[in-house]
Amino acid sequence: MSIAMVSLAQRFMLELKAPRAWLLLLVPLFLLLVRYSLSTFSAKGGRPRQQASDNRLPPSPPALPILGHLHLVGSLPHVSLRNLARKHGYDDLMLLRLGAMPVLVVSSPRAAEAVLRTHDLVFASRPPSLVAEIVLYGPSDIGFAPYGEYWRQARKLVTTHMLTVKRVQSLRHAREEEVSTVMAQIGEAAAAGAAVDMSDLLGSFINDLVCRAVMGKSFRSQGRNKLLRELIEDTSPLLAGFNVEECFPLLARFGVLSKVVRVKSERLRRRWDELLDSLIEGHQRKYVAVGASDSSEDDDDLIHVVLSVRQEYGLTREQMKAILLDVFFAGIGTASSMLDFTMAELMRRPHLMEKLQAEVNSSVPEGADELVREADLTDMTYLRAVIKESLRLHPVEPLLPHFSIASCSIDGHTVPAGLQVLVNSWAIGRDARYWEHAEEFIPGRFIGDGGAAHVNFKGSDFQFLPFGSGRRMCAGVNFGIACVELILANLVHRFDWELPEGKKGGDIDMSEVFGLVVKRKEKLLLAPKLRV
Ligand code: HEM
Repeated sequence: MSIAMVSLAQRFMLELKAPRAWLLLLVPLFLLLVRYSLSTFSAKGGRPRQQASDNRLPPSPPALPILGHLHLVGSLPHVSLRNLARKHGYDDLMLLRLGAMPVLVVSSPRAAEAVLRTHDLVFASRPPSLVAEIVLYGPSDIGFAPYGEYWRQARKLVTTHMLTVKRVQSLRHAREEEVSTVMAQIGEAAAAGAAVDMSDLLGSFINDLVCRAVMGKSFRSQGRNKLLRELIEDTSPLLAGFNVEECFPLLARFGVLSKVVRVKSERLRRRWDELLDSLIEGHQRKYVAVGASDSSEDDDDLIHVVLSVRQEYGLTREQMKAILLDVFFAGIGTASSMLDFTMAELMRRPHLMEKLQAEVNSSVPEGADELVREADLTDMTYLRAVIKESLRLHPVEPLLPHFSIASCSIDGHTVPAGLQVLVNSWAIGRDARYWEHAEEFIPGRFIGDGGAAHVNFKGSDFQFLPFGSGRRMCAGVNFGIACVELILANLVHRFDWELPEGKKGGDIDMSEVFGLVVKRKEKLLLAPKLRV
């Protein structure tokens, strides 16, 4: 889950296209100009005056008045921030100012270790977000909540009750059943000689799987799974961006542009309320009727889990809703985008696809039914290497959002309290000082004699942070990986995949779109051919 603060630049420019917005902005902008010209900047180079008196702040590139470095943040912030850091030689730490908001960008494994391990507690909070405040009830979820007692309890609830290794394993049958449904759909397309929109198919597979884990077997009734997907698609762009008022607090006082964001967020929250309240009430009725201790394995979905510990944790209805929302937001977009990148990379390199198919085929017992079961995955080391390599080149949350709650010193630089921090895990995964042929897709590096055979994504190897590290590390790694491994093994075992007529692997466009989760821009259309 990511708070993509830097997509602000784009949104800000879009909002400014409305003529009324320009008029409304004139007065506060003038005030800002006066304020910043007089107080914040020295005449030369646009460095904050604070830096002149305290030259131990991390280094900054030259900035513009008012906008600061906002104009340097492009449509793919992880890429533009990496390029900016490289250009100025600020490979470890770089201090930017987006409007009035200072942001520390962390671009190397060494600096990431200082932030996420050495000073883990200092950076364990999240930046404030108006949208999260409204849509996530406070925020009372885990991903956006500020560091403190509430977050600690909520995280404990999720890690010790909802997403434990045991519970993820207990959802194995649900995963296998959902995979079987998808395989049947693809089989029909194969029989009809039709192409499949893989991006859409993988998206709805993960959506249904997460819905089933959260709501139980009835997740398809009344089209709830579809409604949920729609709601996530409508909410993600808002949650992904920083709001103008966070970059320009002075503007917020005039209440100009933030009102639009507030109204949109409140509308979305009402839609979420309707769905989540009906889900919780339905489960509550069943819970009371059956009795808490008598619930069968089928009832053992995550809403039941939250209800069963509600009193122990003293949760309000809103807090329960926020925690459930986290599972939807954190689980759905991430895993499906990751799968889409992986299939695209494999289609670009048929020899790697063949290697993976050979491993999967040799690991599935002869005479077994056509599905790969979770028990068959144990020895699939190449499958795991493919997934890791995909996450290295395409971390779907490329900027890890943190917030300093105290000041500290890193490499002789003073990092003040109250600073937004972005750890650029995309830049780190492609750092040529740590990765041989850093820009190439080479899964073999993660196995055998490969240079990264010892590297894993548990948060202790700072050159590879697809799930983050430290206190705020992803709480759903086991869940996410279990879904991704099973579907990928089945996709390549059961089918050969072809590109639409006339297209070659090299034609697949790997361009990205930035958001709460980074996705490939183009849909992946593939024609399945039945193998077994
Ligand atoms: C392949 C799939 C996934 C990827 C790549 C991924 C990645 C991430 C990343 C990078 C973070 C931020 C870490 C940081 O700030 O240092 C995160 C946070 C989080 N993830 Fe995941 N995630 C995935 C799947 C899931 C799933 C399936 C769930 C739950 C069902 C989940 C739940 C969470 C939660 C609750 C947080 C917030 C943790 C906190 O702030 O304390 N994630 N994830």
